[in-house]
Amino acid sequence: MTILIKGGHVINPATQMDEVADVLIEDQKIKKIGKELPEKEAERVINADGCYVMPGFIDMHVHFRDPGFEQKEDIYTGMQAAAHGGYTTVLTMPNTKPVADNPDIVNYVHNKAKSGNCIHVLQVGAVTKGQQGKELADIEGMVKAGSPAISEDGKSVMDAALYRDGMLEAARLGIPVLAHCEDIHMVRGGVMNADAKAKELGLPGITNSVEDVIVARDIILAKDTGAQLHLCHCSTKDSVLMVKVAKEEGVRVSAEVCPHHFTLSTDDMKEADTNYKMNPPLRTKEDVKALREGLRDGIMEVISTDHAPHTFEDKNRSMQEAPFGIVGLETAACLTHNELVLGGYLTPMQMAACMSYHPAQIVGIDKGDIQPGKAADVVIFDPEETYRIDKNTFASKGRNTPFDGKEVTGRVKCTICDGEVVFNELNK
Ligand SMILES: NC(=O)N[C@@H](CC(=O)O)C(=O)O
Ligand SMILES: [Zn+2]
Ligand SMILES: [Zn+2]
Repeated sequence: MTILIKGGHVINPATQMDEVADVLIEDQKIKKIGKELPEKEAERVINADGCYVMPGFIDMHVHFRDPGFEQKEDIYTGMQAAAHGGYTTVLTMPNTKPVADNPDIVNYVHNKAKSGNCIHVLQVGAVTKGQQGKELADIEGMVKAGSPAISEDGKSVMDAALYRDGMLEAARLGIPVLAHCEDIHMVRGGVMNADAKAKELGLPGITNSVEDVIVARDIILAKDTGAQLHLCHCSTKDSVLMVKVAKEEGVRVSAEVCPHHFTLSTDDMKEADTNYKMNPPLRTKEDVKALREGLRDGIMEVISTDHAPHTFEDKNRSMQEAPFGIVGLETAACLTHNELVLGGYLTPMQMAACMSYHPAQIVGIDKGDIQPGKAADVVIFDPEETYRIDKNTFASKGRNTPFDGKEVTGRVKCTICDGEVVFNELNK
C-alpha cells in the first residue's frame, strides 16, 4: 500500500524539519518527503491541510492490565486507545497478574499485541520477582525476549542494595531503568497531596518528600553504577531541580512528566472525586509551574501518560478505598497542545520531541523520526480544532479521567503505524 499525505506541516525533531511538505509512504516505510509529490504515485491520498504531520507518538509508560486485569483494559483495547491518541509505540508496565518478571509473560504480551495488528507494544520487565523486592527477576531473559527496559512501576524497590544490583544488571545489558519514586514507608495512608486542600477535604496527605527522597537515592545509584536512569511521572518541583543538577553532573538521567501533573493542581479538586486520585498525586500550583518550566527548558524531556485504566466499580468508592490511577492515552496530545503549546511553554517541535523523538532516543529504538528510509509511524494532528473531551468516546475500557467535558484545542486526526492507517478521522 502506498499512501500520500498531502499538504501537511511536517514537524520532525530528528532533522528539525518544520515546513509544509507531502509525505509518501511505501511498503511500511517513508519513501519521500517533498513539495507537490504527484498523487498518481499513491493508492491512497490523505489530505492533511492545516495539520501537523509528526512522528507517531511513543508512550514510555502505560498499563494495559493484561494478563490478569482484563476487565480494566486488555492489550487489544489498550492498543486501540493508543492509536486513537496518536501513539504508534507504547511501553507496558509489568504490574500485571502474574507480574511480567520472566520471558514467558514478555512473549505472551508481544505475541498478543502482534495478533492485534495495530501499534507496537513493548513489555517492560520487572526488576524483582513478583515485584516483591526480595530477589532480582530474570532480567537478561526478558531482555533477550525483547524487553526494552526494566521497571518496578507501581512501587519502588525499597532495598537500595538490591536495586543497585538491578541497576548494574541493566547497565551490563544496555537498557534503561524506569523508576517509580515513592518511599512506601513515608506514605502513611496518604491519598492526595499533603496541603491545605487535603485538610479542607479531611484526607490524609502524601508529602513531596515521599517522591523526592527516592529521586535523590536513584540519581545517586545511577551515578554509582553508570546505569541509565529514567524517572517516571515526576510531580514535584524538587524532582525537576534534582534532574537539572544531576544532568549538570553528567549522570545518565532523563525524566518524564504526565499531562495531569502539568495541567491540574489540587486547587482543581472541587470535591473528593476519585478521578483526581493518582500516584503520584496532583500537587500545588508551584509544582505545576516547575514541571512546565522543566519541560520548556529541556530538563524534563518526555511526556508520558501513565495510562492507568480502572473499572467504574473500582473507582466508585471512597477516596481512601479507590485505587490510584487515571487513563491518559486519549487525552495526552490535546492536553499537551492546549496547555503547553498554546500556553507558550513548548513549540510544536518540542511537543513532537517530548512525545516521540526523545522517548525513542531514551529507549534506544529506531523510531520517532520521519525521514526517507525510516518506519512509517506517523500522526496527523489538527492544531486548530476545538472540542470537548468526552470519555464515552474512548476506545479504552477505562473512563476514569478528570478531563471529561474539558474544552481543548488540538486533535489527533489520523495515526499510521508501519504504513497502515490504524486510526482515521480525516476524509474517511
Ligand atoms: N499511577 C497510578 O496511579 N497507578 C498505576 C501505578 C503507577 O504508575 O505507579 C497503576 O498501575 O494503576
Ligand atoms: Zn508509577
Ligand atoms: Zn505507572
